[in-house]
Amino acid sequence: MGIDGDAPGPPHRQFGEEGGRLSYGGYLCLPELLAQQRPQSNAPDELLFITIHQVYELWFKLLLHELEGAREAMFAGELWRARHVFRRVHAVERVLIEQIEVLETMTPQDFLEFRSQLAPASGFQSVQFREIEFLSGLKDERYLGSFRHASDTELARLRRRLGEPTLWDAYLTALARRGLAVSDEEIMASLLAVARDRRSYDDLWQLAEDLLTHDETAAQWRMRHVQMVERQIGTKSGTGGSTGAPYLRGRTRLHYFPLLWELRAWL
Ligand code: HEM
Ligand SMILES: N[C@@H](CC(=O)c1ccccc1NC=O)C(=O)O
Repeated sequence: MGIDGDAPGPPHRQFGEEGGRLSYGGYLCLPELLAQQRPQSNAPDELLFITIHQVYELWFKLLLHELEGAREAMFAGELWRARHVFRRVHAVERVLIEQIEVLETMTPQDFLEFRSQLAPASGFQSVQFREIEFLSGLKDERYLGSFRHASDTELARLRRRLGEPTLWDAYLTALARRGLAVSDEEIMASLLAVARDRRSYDDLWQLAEDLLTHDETAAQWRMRHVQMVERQIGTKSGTGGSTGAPYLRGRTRLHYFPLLWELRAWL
């Protein structure tokens, strides 16, 4: 009898006999993955700190992949495919926000047990985080300066992102494909036309809403991050050399797609 005993229903097809090469841990490279947590101290909470950041970077990797897919779909005029991808992007982004709560179970006293070991490292140096910003339209070359310690390949990736089209460029292409004008002078009129004629442009409207949700969720993460920072280090400056919370508060006002926010005032 199989492990599922006498479960009702049709007999199960037995897997596991075919290729015989893959195992769970082998497929997922678990020996390698689980060997990558190397605390710098004996502080009990450092494993949590490392794990959270590694999980973030894995999700960032997936987000970059999905956002590239959404951009490609918009360029190809396949709006349904871009919208499908954005549903996944939003779901992952909500997980990124929720995850902060797990790190907030750490007390500031426990964080201080290993915080001094971390400097000058900080989230400033997350290449993938900055790639997501660049791809989303927030291109700020000044950040290349914070990657002095990055490898040549990482720097090349960031430079490539600075030169690449953004999600907004792709959306403008989707508008143009439908005969809408996208020059700086005419773009607001086109966005208004989309908003006011849902019968003709509902797919473009919904896609703009998806972009806006991506923007809004990123802003929510920045807000949650700075709340966590204030809870952990108060008014102390950051290990990365910034003023800490004041610097991060300033970044909560940023928008990936300012015109979509401005549109609201014209409706
Ligand atoms: C105890 C928890 C945390 C504290 C106290 C903290 C603190 C800070 C501070 C002070 C900065 C400003 C740069 C500096 O001068 O150091 C910063 C930036 C940043 N942190 Fe954190 N952080 C925490 C957790 C996280 C987590 C879990 C992530 C997830 C990846 C993260 C990602 C980032 C990113 C991406 C930046 C750059 C933000 C920007 O430039 O807009 N941080 N963090
Ligand atoms: N910047 C934080 C330290 C920190 O959170 C951190 C340190 C190393 C690698 C990633 C980090 N996460 C976010 O900044 C601090 O000033 O306490």
